[in-house]
Amino acid sequence: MRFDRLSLQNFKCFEDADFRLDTGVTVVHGVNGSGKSSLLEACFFALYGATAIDRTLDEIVTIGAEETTVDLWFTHEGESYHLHRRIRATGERAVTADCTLEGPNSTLDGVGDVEDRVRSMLRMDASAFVNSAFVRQGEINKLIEASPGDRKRMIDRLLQLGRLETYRERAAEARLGVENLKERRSGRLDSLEEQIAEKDESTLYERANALESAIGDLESEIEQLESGRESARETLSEAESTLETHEQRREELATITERIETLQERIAEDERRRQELAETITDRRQEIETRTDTIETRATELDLDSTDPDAIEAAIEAAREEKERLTEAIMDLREAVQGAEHEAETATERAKTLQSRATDRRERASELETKQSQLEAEIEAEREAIEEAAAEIETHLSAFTAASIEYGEGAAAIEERREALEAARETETERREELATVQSRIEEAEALLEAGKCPECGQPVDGAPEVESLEADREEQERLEAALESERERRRELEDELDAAEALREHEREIEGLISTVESHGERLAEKRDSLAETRTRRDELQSEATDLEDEAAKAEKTAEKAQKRAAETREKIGEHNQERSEYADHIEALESLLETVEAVESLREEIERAQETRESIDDRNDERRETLTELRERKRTLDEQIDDERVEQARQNREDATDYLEQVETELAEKREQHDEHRSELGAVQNELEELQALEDQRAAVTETVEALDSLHAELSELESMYARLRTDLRQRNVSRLEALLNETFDLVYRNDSYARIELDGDYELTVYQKDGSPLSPDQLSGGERALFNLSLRAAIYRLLVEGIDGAAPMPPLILDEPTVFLDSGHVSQLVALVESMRDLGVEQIIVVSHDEELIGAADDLVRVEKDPTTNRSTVETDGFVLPEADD
Ligand SMILES: Nc1ncnc2c1ncn2[C@@H]1O[C@H](COP(=O)(O)OP(=O)(O)OP(=O)(O)O)[C@@H](O)[C@H]1O
Ligand SMILES: [Zn+2]
Repeated sequence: MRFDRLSLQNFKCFEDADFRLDTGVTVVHGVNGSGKSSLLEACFFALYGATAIDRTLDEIVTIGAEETTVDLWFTHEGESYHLHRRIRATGERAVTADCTLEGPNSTLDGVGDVEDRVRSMLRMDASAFVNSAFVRQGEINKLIEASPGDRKRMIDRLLQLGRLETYRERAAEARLGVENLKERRSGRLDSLEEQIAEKDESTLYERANALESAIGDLESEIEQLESGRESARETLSEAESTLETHEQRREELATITERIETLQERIAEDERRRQELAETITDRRQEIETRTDTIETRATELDLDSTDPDAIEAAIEAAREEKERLTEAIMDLREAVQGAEHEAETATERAKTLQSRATDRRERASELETKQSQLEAEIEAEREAIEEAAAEIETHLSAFTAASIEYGEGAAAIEERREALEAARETETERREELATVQSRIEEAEALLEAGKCPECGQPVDGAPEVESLEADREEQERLEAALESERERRRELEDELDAAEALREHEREIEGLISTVESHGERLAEKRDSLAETRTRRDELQSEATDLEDEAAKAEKTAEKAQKRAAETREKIGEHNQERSEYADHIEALESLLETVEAVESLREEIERAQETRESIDDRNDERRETLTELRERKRTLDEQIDDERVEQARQNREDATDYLEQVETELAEKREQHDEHRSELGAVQNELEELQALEDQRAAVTETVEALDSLHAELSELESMYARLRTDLRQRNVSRLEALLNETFDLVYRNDSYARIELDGDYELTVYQKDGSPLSPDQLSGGERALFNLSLRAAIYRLLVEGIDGAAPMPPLILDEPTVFLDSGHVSQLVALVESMRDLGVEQIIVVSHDEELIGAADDLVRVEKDPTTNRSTVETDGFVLPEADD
């Protein structure tokens, strides 16, 4: 058997992978976590399903994907097969949507059928495959490290020996089951015997017979009662129908009698009515005569040619028209009166309004006159104030007439005189200082003279010059004193003049104030004059307006008077018309009353006619009634004859008897029936018991037979059980010898030149390694690498034994090793390579190894490279026909 091709969609880390596998050694390589083991799992999953690889369906679906498909094509015994599985993961849990196995002859569908077929083709179930052909990662030492007991179980199972034990156990179980069953059946047999003895067969038959005859008697009694009841029912119904007919005839007779009476009454009544009508006719005729006289008298009064109703109506119509015409005329006139009255009212109103407006104007004009005289007085006052101010101005101006200063020059004169006064005062001071200087010089000279010294040089005087200078100074002193006096005079004059100028200036100011007073009075005067003129004009206007309004008011009053007069005239006319109209109304009334009388006569005539007609119809009706009466009397006589009281009495008696009988028979029947039912159910119970007895007897026969069969089965099973036990011991012994030989063969191949001599495998699969010197060694005393190789050897041996052990063509499943080199150094890897080679030589068609060991890669026929994209975390597969050394890894 070999795998040809594997195709994956969304299987674990593979999004999409599809590659071929060939015979020979294929090494799958790639970095850790790239998905190598997953590829092997995929093959295995395709064959045996998820539980075989200890996974759930959810775990194998790529995270986030909705569907996974796995397709494995393989060749087995020269035929091609295609295994297809599809997993859907859209629901809560992933489920297998498709599982098919396409073979050369047929296609299987469904997980159960497909997996059964795979098991029978490979002659291995999933665990057998895992323990021999498929060495899972990390499980390389599983077999060797197991306890002898576990190992025994594993290998036994592999070699199908476990099955023999299972069979033996089953046989033993079956034997025990049979023993159990036999015991229970025997117990049952005893209880059946007891039950049969309990039921007394002969009594049961007696009771059944007695009941059956009693039931027969009751049934015939019931039958008799029922026929008696039937004839009673007939008698009853006959009697009832006789009585019914009798009753009907009685009713008819009563109805007819009543009708005859009614008819007689009606005829009498109508006769009375006919008589009354004849009297009415006579009365009406008399009345007509009286009224006809009245009509003729009235017609003459009203001056009518004819008393025909149409003629009277025509006269009424003509009078009404005339009256209508007058009514309309009155209405028109009333309107005219209203119009005139309205006009008068309006005109009066208008006259009043106009008059009041005129009065208003006049009042306002007189107010203005008062205002006018007030203004005139004010104007006078202003003028007087102006004249007063002018007189004052004149007085102040007279101060200037004598003075040297003109009006208006006061201020300038004051300035000029102040300057002159200043100058005069300065000159006076100068003169006074000059005088003082001269006077002191004189005093000095006089002193010197007195001392005899020259006043000029201070030398003692003996000449004249000194006297001469003193003389001159004395003259000078006199002149200066005179000059000072005139200066003083002049200053005083100037001071007086300044005072005069200031006084004039005061007058000027007064005058200026007065002028402004005059000006303001002048303005006010002008204003008042304007206002006066305005007032005058306005007063004149108002007066003329008043006059106009008064004229108009007078005109309106005249209009009102005229309208009132018109209204009075019209009212008079209305009075005349009313008079005329009431005359017409009286005339109409008289005519109408006449018409009424004429019409009354007419209706009286009609009444007479109707009364005559009614009399005739009453005659007819009574004739008919009399006929009916005769018929009814005839029918009454017949009925009287038909009624037979004796027969009726007989029928009543019969009815009573039958009813009594029926009541009694029902009770009796019910009793009998109850009795009958009781007997029947009792009989049923007895019959049931008889049936049960029969069933018990049948059962006793059957159980006796089963107990006998169980005895013989028990013997057979005991034999079978011991046979399976014998068989297993024999087979195991044979297998152990063969396995030991194969193991030594393989081990030799691997450890040919080493220190180990051989391996011993005893009946309990206890393994012992013998060294060259003959000393024994337990396998767990070996190194890790040795142990791995040793284990691989054991696997290879088991694989070979398995293949041999299966008769006919060996299926030789691919040998699959996942990371077998983990515990091996390079030297031991060569031995592994040798082991692999030898397996191939032995005829293993396909060997798939997951490894990154270079030596193994070098020994491969084909390489499968697995790579994982680190960004998407998705793996891809590449195959290569050539064997190339790995660059690095
Ligand atoms: N359902 C899944 N969907 C996506 N990725 C998954 C799923 N299940 C497992 N994986 C990933 O698949 C990867 C492959 O694991 P696998 O054991 O096949 O790698 P390996 O190549 O055998 O590695 P090693 O050399 O370490 O044995 C893991 O990295 C894991 O994260
Ligand atoms: Zn791995």
